[in-house]
Amino acid sequence: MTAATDEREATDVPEDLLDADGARIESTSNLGVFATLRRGIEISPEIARGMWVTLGLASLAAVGRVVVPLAVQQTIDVGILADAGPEVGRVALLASLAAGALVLAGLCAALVNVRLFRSAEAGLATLRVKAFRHVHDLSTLTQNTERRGALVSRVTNDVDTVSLFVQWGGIMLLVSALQIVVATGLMLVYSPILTAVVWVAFIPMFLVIRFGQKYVNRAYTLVRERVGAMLGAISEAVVGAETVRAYGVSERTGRRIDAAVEDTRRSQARSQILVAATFSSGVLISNLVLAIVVVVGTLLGVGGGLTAGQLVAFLFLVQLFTGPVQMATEILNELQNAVAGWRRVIAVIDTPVQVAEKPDAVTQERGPARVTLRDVRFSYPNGPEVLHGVTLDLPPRTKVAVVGQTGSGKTTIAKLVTRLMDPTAGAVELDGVDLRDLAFASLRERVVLVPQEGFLFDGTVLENAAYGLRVTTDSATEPAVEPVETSAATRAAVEQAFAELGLSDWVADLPDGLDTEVGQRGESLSAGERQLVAIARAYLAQPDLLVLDEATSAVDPATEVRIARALDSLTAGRSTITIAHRLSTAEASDLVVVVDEGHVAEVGPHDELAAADGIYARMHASWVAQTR
Ligand SMILES: Nc1ncnc2c1ncn2[C@@H]1O[C@H](COP(=O)(O)OP(=O)(O)OP(=O)(O)O)[C@@H](O)[C@H]1O
Repeated sequence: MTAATDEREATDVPEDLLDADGARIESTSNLGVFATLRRGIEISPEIARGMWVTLGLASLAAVGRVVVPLAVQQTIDVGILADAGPEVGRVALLASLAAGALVLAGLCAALVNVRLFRSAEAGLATLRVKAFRHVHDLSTLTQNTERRGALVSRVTNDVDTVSLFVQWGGIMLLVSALQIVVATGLMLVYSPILTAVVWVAFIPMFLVIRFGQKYVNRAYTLVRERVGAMLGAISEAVVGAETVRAYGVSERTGRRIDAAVEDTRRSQARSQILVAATFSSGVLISNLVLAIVVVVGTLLGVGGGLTAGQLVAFLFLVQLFTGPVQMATEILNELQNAVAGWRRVIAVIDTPVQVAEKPDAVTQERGPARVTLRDVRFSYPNGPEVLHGVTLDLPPRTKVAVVGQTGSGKTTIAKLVTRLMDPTAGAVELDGVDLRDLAFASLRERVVLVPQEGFLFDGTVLENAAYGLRVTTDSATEPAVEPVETSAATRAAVEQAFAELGLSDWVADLPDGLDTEVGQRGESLSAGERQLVAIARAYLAQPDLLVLDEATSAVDPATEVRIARALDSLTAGRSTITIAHRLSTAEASDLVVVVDEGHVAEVGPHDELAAADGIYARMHASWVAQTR
């Protein structure tokens, strides 16, 4: 695989190359709101666990709050304005009752919060884990249909948008509705006319909030975009700092960042002004409603329809009404956000795993590996066929070099042999067993792919090499990422591996030997050194079949010699398929396979093919002319 191919894979695949049959990760699921909530709870059942108890407690809290106006009314009408004069005992009793109800409501509300946080966090953790696991289970082909950054954001940011709603929004929506119903019921008992006045007066408030929130929402979307653009500009400038300096464009880059920061500030300020305006309008209207209630209520009272206690209780009830109306509209907003986030995560989790393990998959004994391709055809999703019936029989313990023009299909063959994807037609077999029938554990134990640029994790040389001593996983595409405890035995095994690969002197020259930190993605090592670590990792895995994508990056002559020596030890006595970018590799192999435009054009030992009058002979002759 060339760097160009690598680049394309690391970013994205053009839209028109993607199919609709599940090989791609959809940007969002097309479930409706209720279906999304149901599927969300199905994926993370913890969210709904104990929900009825929580709901009961939340209802108690709501009812507790409604007891206060009731007690106030009784205190005034029956206690203070009693026919026989104020009754202190009754007032005290009613006041204690109200206080008790408030304490109970407070306790219930606290309990509700704790329960909601617990179940929400448990549910969201499950959602994250399931989404991450599923991303690993998807074939690399499916993964590549989404930008890596965006995929990470799906399991982090998008899960966060769900969290606020799950933590309190959902239950609060129910409780707010309940509070509105109970308050309305009580108001109706006191005065149907005044209740109608309250409802009518609240309509403008509801409309203002809805209207305002539409703008607030838009403003927030803009803020999110601007923040994203700002972070993008900053991270690009940090990652590309060397290029920025080398080309003397610091000032231009600085101006771009300043502009992005200013845009963000402006959008944030605008959104806050809108929030304040909406909120203040809500408060203003609710105060106006209170004033209207006082006026209309007094008039009604004068007419003999309402007692003083009932009027005061009514004012309390109006306030119990305002909060939920304001909150409910906000929660509805959050619900929209949450559903959007949930849909994006669900789309990841519900993407079918194309390279899956069969329930009756077989396990193979270790041993010399024979690879057979039977009339293998392959097309990338929605793309043209790139392998047109490849048939090959690669004997065990043979060093095979696959050569061919760029884009001829060499990497595609390597991905099929390691089952990173399955053929569109035909079969790939390992010792006579179709790879699709083989258990992943067995496959990953027997076959190891060494890519051009082996990925190094942020850690020491020791830890990175020890990934080779993997714990076998049961996942299709999961690389050997389970780190093995770096115990004394591990250290000894890694030391021995480096020694057997002839690399002890190299390790000894590292600043901290095996404990040298490699930096993020191995940045503290040179490209050649990273290859050495990747070779040691593959050596520790001791596979029966090695599939090597030869590195094309130029390294210094001393490292080149080291790599060649280490590769000799790594490949000795095992079946090896190398995607050879250098013809010197083909010269040193037992068998050369020439791939030409998706066909196997020639197969044979180097000497034979070089002497014949074919593609390989021409490639070889021009290489010799250029290099010798
Ligand atoms: N992920 C992909 N999606 C769509 N088409 C692809 C993808 N990867 C490769 N192809 C196409 O498949 C064909 C074979 O590609 P492949 O990477 O196997 O070639 P290669 O011989 O390994 O080339 P190179 O030596 O440049 O790595 C090319 O036409 C390429 O454009």
